[in-house]
Amino acid sequence: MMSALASDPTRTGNEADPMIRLRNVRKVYRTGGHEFVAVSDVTMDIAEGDMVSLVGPSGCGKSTLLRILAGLHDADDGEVRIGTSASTFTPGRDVGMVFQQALLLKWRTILENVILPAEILGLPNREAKERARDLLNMVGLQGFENKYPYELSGGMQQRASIARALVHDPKLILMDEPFGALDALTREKMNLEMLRIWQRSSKTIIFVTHSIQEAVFLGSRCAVLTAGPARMADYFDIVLPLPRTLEVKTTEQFGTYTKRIYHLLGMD
Ligand SMILES: Nc1ncnc2c1ncn2[C@@H]1O[C@H](COP(=O)(O)OP(=O)(O)OP(=O)(O)O)[C@@H](O)[C@H]1O
Repeated sequence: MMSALASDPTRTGNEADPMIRLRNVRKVYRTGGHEFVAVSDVTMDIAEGDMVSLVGPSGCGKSTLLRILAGLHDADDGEVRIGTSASTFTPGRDVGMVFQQALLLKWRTILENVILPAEILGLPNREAKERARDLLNMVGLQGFENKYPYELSGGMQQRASIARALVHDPKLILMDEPFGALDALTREKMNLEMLRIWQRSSKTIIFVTHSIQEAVFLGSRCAVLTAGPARMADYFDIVLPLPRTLEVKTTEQFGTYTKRIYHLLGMD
């Protein structure tokens, strides 16, 4: 059990060539003559196929870190390397994003929404549509291809946005509080779906959450960030059986992981 809880931010399973390598990453926002340290010192390696949960209080820099990984922000200091010698990485092509709101275009059908990233990248239309249909099947939305977003529930819209994030076959999926706007029951269902999608697609996924339970239930690794000042407090493997069912939440190991995070966040 001790080894399962061991903390090693540079453990990847492929130590020589992790998919993502962050070293002492720092980000400072400068507005109106003031400086604000949003991310002070983040060091971690992420292996291909990992599902990493980023958990921490509001304002600790989780979204900033995602934006750096998406290539939307530059870090002020430190090293950010994505891709391996065998597999290069282009942010515009290789990132899929899911946000708290599904952000579907209301005048496009679900299928037309899902193929949007492929359209923007100029990928062949017929293949994109085929892939979008397969993905809609995978997220349980077969039969809803020609519906409009308003005809779907919040959970169904979020599933469509997950299909959209996968349509151009990106190497990295970044999710910013993807289930934060859903009711508790739908959120539990989406957690189970997410694990299934992750296992089926074998994608590398990094997701932000405020929920300690969600971070432990979904993550293969978990990074805990704390605020004031923003810093990475811990990064560890979550060794729980796969496929996971809701029952795992009642196990002692699950409790050990959640307690560890509560402790790091000063909540025990
Ligand atoms: N563009 C910006 N300019 C100035 N300050 C910013 C900017 N974006 C974020 N910040 C500040 O940086 C800090 C980190 O923000 P960030 O959105 O990364 O946190 P977060 O952990 O994702 O928060 P939340 O969980 O509430 O979404 C916050 O204090 C925020 O006010």
